[in-house]
Amino acid sequence: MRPSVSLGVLGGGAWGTALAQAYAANGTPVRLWAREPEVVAAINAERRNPLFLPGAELSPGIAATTDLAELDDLPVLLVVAPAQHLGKVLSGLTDRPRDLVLCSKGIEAGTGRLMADVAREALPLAEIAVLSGPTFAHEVAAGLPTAVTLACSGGEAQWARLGALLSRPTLRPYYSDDVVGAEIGGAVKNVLAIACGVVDGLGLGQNARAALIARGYAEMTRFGLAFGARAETLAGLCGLGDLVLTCSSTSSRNFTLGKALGEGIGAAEALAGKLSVAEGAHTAPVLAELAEQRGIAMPIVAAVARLLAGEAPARQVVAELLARPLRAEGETA
Ligand SMILES: NC(=O)C1=CN([C@@H]2O[C@H](COP(=O)(O)OP(=O)(O)OC[C@H]3O[C@@H](n4cnc5c(N)ncnc54)[C@H](O)[C@@H]3O)[C@@H](O)[C@H]2O)C=CC1
Ligand SMILES: O=C(CO)COP(=O)(O)O
Repeated sequence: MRPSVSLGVLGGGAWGTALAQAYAANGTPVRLWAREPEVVAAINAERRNPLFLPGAELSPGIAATTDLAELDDLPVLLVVAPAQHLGKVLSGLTDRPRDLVLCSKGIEAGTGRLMADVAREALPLAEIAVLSGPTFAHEVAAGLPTAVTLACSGGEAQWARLGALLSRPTLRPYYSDDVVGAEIGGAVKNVLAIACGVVDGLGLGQNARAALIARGYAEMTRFGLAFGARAETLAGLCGLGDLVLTCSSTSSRNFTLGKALGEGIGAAEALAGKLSVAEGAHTAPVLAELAEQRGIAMPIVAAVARLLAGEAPARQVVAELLARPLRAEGETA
């Protein structure tokens, strides 16, 4: 039998709503904090989230609130705020021992911190886990089969608390203790998805996209290894798995942003008025900077950052990438 203690979900965007639905639909009461009163009202009264997850019918087991204090006593919180706002949201909670499961994908601009470091500073008593993988929100909300990495900083003892709690017949976590690897996989793939969208927008073909996925994965691996990730983590669901998903579909907001850039729309225009977050746009500049500081070759990431900054049009950025000196495929620096 599943425990009747509620799960808390911080964030009423597409992913927070989908996770809430996955757990509530399978018998766990969920308390969901959303920032927007209209999202809370629509979830509680109509069982929908038309702003962020249109089309999904939500379980009555989700109780939404705008009051973060209503989640403060829960032992397990899924944190699904956009990466740039995660620290601020967590600072509204009391610091106490609990499991914080980070589901956001990104690097904090300005500090270069991964989400686990942001969370540890905000709530030092919490034990951190990272849930990440190839997970389009609308598919999870619809109960389609999905597998994720659940990386536990507390190792197997934390996995023993969370593994079964966060598993459902169609939502299958795989254990890891490589929190850094899980975070880097998710953060870097968003930037690479923008690059793949650019290639699509420019009409450069499927060969080019496959090349970008493979060479992008080499960049993810170089960066990850330099920051303490394990190669096997990056080859798993939260790295390569998510990279392949996000680089292949206009269901991805990052891919769609890149496609617009490839079609000649400027970054400011492509992002203007968007309620939904394309995390790669925020991660690209800080990731490119971190890579440069550490001397890690990430030409695709650097190209995306240049494009987003309006420093060069898409065609020129691609031409520059193709004109780079020839090198060995397995080069590690
Ligand atoms: N949508 C998806 O399929 C998936 C998303 N993610 C990750 O989940 C995180 C959240 O993304 P989504 O739920 O898709 O968001 P979304 O794009 O559907 O909605 C935007 C979210 O940002 C929040 N927001 C905007 N300004 C804010 C502020 N100042 N403070 C706090 N929150 C603010 C909104 O309340 C809303 O929840 C991201 O890091 C994303 O990469 C991860 C896996 C799948
Ligand atoms: O992270 C995701 C799928 O795993 C969602 O990707 P986008 O944020 O690009 O839509």
